[in-house]
Amino acid sequence: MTDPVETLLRTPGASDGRLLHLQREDARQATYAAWPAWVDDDLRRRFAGLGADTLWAHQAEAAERARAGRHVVVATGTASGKSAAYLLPAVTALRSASDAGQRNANGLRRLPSVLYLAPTKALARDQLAALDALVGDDRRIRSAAVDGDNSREERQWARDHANWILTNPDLLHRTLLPSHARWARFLAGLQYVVVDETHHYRGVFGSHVAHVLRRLRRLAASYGADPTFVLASATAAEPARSASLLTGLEVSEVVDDAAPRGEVAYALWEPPLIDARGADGAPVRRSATTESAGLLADLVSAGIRTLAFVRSRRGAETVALAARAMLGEVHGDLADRVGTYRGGYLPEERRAIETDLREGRLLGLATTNALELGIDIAGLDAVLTTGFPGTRAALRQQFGRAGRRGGSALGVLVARDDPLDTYLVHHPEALLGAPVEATVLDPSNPHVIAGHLAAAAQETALTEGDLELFGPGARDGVEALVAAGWLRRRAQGWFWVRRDRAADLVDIRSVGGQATQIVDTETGRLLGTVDGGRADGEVHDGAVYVHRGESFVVEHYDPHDGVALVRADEPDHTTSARTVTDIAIVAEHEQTVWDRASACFGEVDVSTQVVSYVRRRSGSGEVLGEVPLDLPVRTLRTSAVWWTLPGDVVAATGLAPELVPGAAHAAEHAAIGLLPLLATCDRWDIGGVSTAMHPDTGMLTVFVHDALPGGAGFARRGYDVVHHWLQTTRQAIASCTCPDGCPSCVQSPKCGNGNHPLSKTGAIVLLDAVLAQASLGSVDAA
Ligand SMILES: Nc1ncnc2c1ncn2[C@@H]1O[C@H](COP(=O)(O)OP(=O)(O)OP(=O)(O)O)[C@@H](O)[C@H]1O
Repeated sequence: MTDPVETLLRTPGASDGRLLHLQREDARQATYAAWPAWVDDDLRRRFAGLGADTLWAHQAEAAERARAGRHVVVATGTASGKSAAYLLPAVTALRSASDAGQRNANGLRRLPSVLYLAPTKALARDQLAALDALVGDDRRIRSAAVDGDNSREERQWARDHANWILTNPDLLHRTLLPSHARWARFLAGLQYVVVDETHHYRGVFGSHVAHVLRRLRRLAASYGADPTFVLASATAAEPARSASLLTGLEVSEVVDDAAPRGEVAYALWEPPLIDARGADGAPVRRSATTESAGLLADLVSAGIRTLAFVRSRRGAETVALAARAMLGEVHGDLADRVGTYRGGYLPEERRAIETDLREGRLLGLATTNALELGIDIAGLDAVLTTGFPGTRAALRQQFGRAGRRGGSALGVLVARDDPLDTYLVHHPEALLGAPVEATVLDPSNPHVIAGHLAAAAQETALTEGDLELFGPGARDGVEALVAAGWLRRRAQGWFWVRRDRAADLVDIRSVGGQATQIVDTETGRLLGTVDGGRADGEVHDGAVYVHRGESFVVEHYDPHDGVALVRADEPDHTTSARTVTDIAIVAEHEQTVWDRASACFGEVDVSTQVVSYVRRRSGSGEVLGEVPLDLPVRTLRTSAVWWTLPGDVVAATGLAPELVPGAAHAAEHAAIGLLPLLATCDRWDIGGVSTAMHPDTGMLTVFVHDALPGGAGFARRGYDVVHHWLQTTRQAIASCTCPDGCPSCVQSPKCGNGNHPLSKTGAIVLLDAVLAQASLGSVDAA
């Protein structure tokens, strides 16, 4: 095999301007640590049998902390052996527990137990297989995956006998916690709670999971257990902070990755311009999938084991097919050594792919992001990422699959023809130089907390002491539930007084609205659901809908019944919906007056209507046409923060009137982009509307609103720090070196108007005008 970097440098693209940046990182030696004294010889031999003869320092450190009862999060690179951090102490605890376990205050025999949580069912099942491989037929470990696929007998066995349960937060929320009395034996012994892949618990979903974990802790405590939490996260900023927010506990972090890594180089690659023309005659680049296929063929023909990440299943198949065709022309025998991987494989199929890659029978694999969870592939020679995967942390994780001992490895980002990707490959410092993002969540969000307080009260009466556990916002939440007549206070605490199941009131994965069901017309199979608020834009008639990497076309969408009938298809185009949005102020709750400008917080009705969709040719992005749609107007009543500027103040800035709408729109986008820094939300949890003259205020107004019905606390946070927020927004726009606006400053990836109109310089002028008023004004909300 030749060196992957040398091979890349010999491709024509390396010298014709496609290779924009190449950055090398030195090899890293492993740092080993002694096995903890409490790990017995048999367990050590079992680890060695799976390839781990010696422990890496971060594994030993995290395992020691967990063993000592300290909550710990391990946030190290892909395949750095994070699972040893919990396997060592948890297996040891179960094996050394004697059958004469102590009894707790409730008279229940306390034999230790372990709860393992993964974000998906498939991953929990994989970890069950990994645990079985480690402990073999040792009957002291009685493990069970508990999920929606269990038979009645399996579930019964798990309740009666299992001491290691692998499940997901959804099942905990809906089943295990509400029927905790049946799981009393298991909960009473809870010694370790393992939360794997914690970087998935972010935004509103993360906030829900945070309360599910608090409910778990409360019930475990009621049975006399005080488990140690061991969390595993992909590399992320401030992992201890996120883990503490997630669990409500003080969590220590282990972040120094001691696993060995070979030398690795990162390349940023931009496909070349081609002869075709896009919308309005704009130049078009070769598609990222075609480019990745070419690179995959080049690398495989040099014997380099390469993984190509592609966003859709169809894209992955295109890359593999094209690479095979290219290889077939020159090295017929290599063509068969390129395969595809997608979600939905059986565990045995996944293991076979892992082995084929490891042993070199397979040299190239094109995959969707489905590979991110549940497949153990590392130590490859090269990774190609086709299109920026959304966060630097996700890119780092994909690149982390490349890295061999004793040789160099390569990670290449191939840009798609869109503004965000283009910006990033031209600004390596923004991508490779910047730290990875933190996993943001906000458990104090009052709209998330209420449903979990209700569920908790039904599980067992809520007490004053519990309010501290649920954290800021809990008291207000309980009071609101009492006022609504759902909870009643008695001597022992607050009780749930309704007849229905409180847990059913909360869908931890939904962002609100009745979910639309997506049904495959050919098989009648329910493929999944889309949140009500997003269905019009994603599954309208004619929409190309990608579900777990598979493409479908929507044949019929019924917005009233919430059903979309789809057919598996692989059209040569993509679709994107166009939306018209309007906003009306329902009530203004608070106002900060800054001389002639003002900032307000209140309730709004956001009306949106999906009016058409645009078809674009896959790859080239060429616009094929716009199709009108007849869909209802949707109204979301929610919280918003807004600021206003009177027309004469705007005119005095000298900004040309035709630029004002674009200036307000650009300021809105930038403000939305910056709020997650201040409000621990996700960009997708909020939305915005801006107008040069709003009928309710009579002035230029920029609104930023929560994307959840009833609000989610983000706009409120924005209002509380509005002055600081606007200053930061202004700085972010002004310090961006792009000439006319880019995704780093004023372009938004989720704009319903395709980022039209936008004026970057205008946005700075408007923000300066507001901030000037604020410096004149007497009251400052910041
Ligand atoms: N100390 C060690 N020495 C050698 N190999 C090890 C060691 N620890 C773990 N491994 C191997 O590394 C691989 C990855 O381990 P593991 O799945 O625990 O990593 P991870 O960090 O949880 O991975 P992911 O990033 O995919 O979540 C496994 O094949 C495992 O056997």
